[in-house]
Amino acid sequence: MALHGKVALVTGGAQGIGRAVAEALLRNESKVALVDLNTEVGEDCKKALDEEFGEGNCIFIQCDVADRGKLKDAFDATVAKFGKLDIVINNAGINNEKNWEKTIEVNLTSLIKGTYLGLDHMSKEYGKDGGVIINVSSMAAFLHSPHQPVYTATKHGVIGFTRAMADAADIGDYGVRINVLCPAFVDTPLLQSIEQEDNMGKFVKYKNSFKEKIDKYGVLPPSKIAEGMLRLITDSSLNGAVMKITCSKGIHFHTYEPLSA
Ligand SMILES: NC(=O)C1=CN([C@@H]2O[C@H](COP(=O)(O)OP(=O)(O)OC[C@H]3O[C@@H](n4cnc5c(N)ncnc54)[C@H](O)[C@@H]3O)[C@@H](O)[C@H]2O)C=CC1
Ligand SMILES: CCCCCC(=O)/C=C/C=C\C=C\C=C\[C@@H](O)[C@@H](O)CCCC(=O)O
Repeated sequence: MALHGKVALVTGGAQGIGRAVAEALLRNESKVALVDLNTEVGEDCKKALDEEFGEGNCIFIQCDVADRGKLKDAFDATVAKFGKLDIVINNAGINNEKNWEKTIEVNLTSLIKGTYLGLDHMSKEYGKDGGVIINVSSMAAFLHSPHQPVYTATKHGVIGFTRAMADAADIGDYGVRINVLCPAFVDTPLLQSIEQEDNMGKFVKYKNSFKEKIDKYGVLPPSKIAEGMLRLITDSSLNGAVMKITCSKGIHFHTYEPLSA
């Protein structure tokens, strides 16, 4: 898929990984809707992107992805503004072991809803022109963490859901590719949350061992995740792919052994 003139919706697009992806898409002449909870950060981000890439290429839509109605409205507003939808990046995520129900809602339930809304607007099933959906998981889905049991569970769920949906898209001839991206630690505001009891709950007492883990595996720049994301979007051979990005191995893919009968 060539990126010029394509329309992308990025949840959690106002900072961190989402913002880096939005920048990379704009640099390649796509139009981008930043869908984010945080109004102040979202408006600042849009202003900076307008200055860099010119006005009219990017919109900010304030939205809690956990609010089903508002998420649907955000998709509709993107199509109303840019005329179509080609790319959906379900990226918004939180790290909250204290309010773990919210973590499931944002990291998994809303990502499922975002995938279904993306299909409503892009699938050939509904007479649309096709597209690509990328769901953001984490290396936490491969190296389970004692510091983040529920976060880890959601990221496992994202991979299972995405792989199953990718098969459904293939069998159903949706014309939509669905892939998953699993970053290791990335230098974003989310990483600061491991110090906070409000986020980690009772697991905050293990923060030093969590920090040792981060020191051991290293921290990636958001631009590296954007590089992997663009590959997942543009390589039309990829459907159901599970991309991992780590400091030690860079951008690479997880492979699954076929099950024996
Ligand atoms: N930073 C890291 O080390 C890693 C992050 N990830 C995943 O990458 C994704 C992005 O994370 P980061 O950029 O690091 O986080 P971040 O906290 O820097 O940015 C997340 C963005 O999502 C927005 N957001 C949070 N809850 C929302 C909601 N309910 N509705 C709409 N927007 C919401 C925030 O306002 C923020 O702008 C998440 O899914 C995270 O789990 C995966 C692996 C490592
Ligand atoms: C507070 C939020 C922090 C969230 C961090 C996150 O989502 C999880 C990251 C978890 C682990 C990263 C591990 C990286 C390991 C690699 O460097 C490597 O050793 C493993 C390589 C595995 C492979 O072959 O792909």
